[in-house]
Amino acid sequence: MTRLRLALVGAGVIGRRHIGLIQESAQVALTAIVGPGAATQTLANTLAVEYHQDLPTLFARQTVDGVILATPNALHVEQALLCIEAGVPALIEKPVAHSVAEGERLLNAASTSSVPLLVGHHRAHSPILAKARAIIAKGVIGQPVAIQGSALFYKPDSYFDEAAWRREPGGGPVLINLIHEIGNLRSLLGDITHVQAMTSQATRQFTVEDTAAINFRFANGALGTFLLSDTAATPRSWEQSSGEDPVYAHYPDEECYLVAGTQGSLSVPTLRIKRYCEEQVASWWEPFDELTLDVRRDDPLACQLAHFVAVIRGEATPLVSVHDGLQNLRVVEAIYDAAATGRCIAL
Ligand SMILES: NC(=O)C1=CN([C@@H]2O[C@H](COP(=O)(O)OP(=O)(O)OC[C@H]3O[C@@H](n4cnc5c(N)ncnc54)[C@H](OP(=O)(O)O)[C@@H]3O)[C@@H](O)[C@H]2O)C=CC1
Ligand SMILES: O=C1CO[C@H](CO)[C@@H](O)[C@@H]1O
Repeated sequence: MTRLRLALVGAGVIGRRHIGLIQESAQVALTAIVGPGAATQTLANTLAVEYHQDLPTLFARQTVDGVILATPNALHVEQALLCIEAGVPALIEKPVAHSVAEGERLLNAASTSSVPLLVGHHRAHSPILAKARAIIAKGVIGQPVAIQGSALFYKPDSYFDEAAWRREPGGGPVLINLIHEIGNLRSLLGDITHVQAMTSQATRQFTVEDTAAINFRFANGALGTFLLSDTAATPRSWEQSSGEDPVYAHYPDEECYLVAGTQGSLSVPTLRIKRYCEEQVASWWEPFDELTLDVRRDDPLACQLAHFVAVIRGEATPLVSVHDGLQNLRVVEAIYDAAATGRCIAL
C-alpha cells in the first residue's frame, strides 16, 4: 500500500516527537513541515521535506492526505477549520481548543462536514487503558461505584524557567496534564456530570495552581475523587506507573487509579483485580480472588498515529472526536469554575 502523505504543523516539543514517529512508520511519509520560524525551515531542509510558512500556502502548493496540528492551543481551532475547508483530515493536539466557546465553533463546523478530525488525547490509544476499559465493561468488578485517582509528580524548576507562560493561567497542571486524566476517567466510566474542586498555589507561589483536589460525579452514578500536583515528589502518576513513555522514570509496582465496583476492584495500570467470585457472597468478611492480568506496553502516540492512518483511509472513525475533546475541556473549565466559586458545577 502506498504511504500516506502527512504534513506537520508546529515543529516544537511534541511536533518533533510526531516527526520521529512518522519516520518510523511504514504507512506514512512526512512531506512538509509548516511554521513561521526560521528553525522550522532549517529542520525541513535537514529532513529534505518541503517547508511552508502557513497552512494556506501548504494547501495551495502540495497535496497531502493528512495534517498533524502540534501548534500552540490558541491556533488549534483556526487551523482545524482551514483543514476542513481544504478537505484534509487532521490530528489536532490537545486541548482541542483554548476555550469551550472556540471548541463549540469547531464542533459546529465539524458536524456539518465529512472531513474526519482526531483529537490528540493519545492515552485513549493505550493498550493498558483499553484492557482496563474492557474489564469494567464486561462487569468483572460488578457495577462501578467509585474511582480514586492521582497524578502526583514533580516538575523540575527548569520546566518553568524554560517557558514563563507555564507559571501563569493557561500553563498549569489542570489544563496541561489533568485533561489527559479526564480523558482516561471518561473512557473508563463514561461522562462526568458534576465537579467540585479546590486548587492551591501555596507551594510554588505562581499565579497558576500547582495542586488540586477534585470530586467528580459520573452519569452512571459513580463518584470519583482525584488528587493532582506538579510539586509532589511521588511516582503516582500515569507516566511513572504505566511505563508507556520512556522519557519518564518507571515504577511498575505503583498505581494511579483504583476503580471500585460492587463485585471487586481494579487497579490501573497494574491491572491487579481483587474480586468476589460468582458463587461467593460478597462480604468484607470473605477473602477476594486475586489476579493480575498481563500488561502490554506500547507507545500510545505511535498507536494514535496508526489509528490516524486508519481514519484517513476511511477504515475507522476517530476514537477521540472533537466532541470528546470538547467534553474534556468542559470538565477542565468546570474545575476552574468550581475552585474559584466553591460551588458544585453541573456540566
Ligand atoms: N499529547 C501530548 O502529550 C502533548 C501535547 N502537547 C500539545 O501540543 C501543542 C504544542 O505544544 P508544544 O510542542 O509543547 O509547544 P512548542 O511551543 O514546543 O511548539 C509549538 C510549535 O508551533 C509553532 N508555531 C507557532 N505559531 C505557529 C503558526 N502560526 N503556524 C504553525 N506553527 C506555529 C512554533 O514555532 P516557533 O517556535 O517558531 O514559534 C513551535 O514550533 C499544544 O497544544 C500542547 O498542549 C504538548 C506536549 C505533549
Ligand atoms: O503537555 C503535556 C506535558 O506533559 C504531559 C504528561 O502528563 C503530556 O502528556 C502533556 O500533554
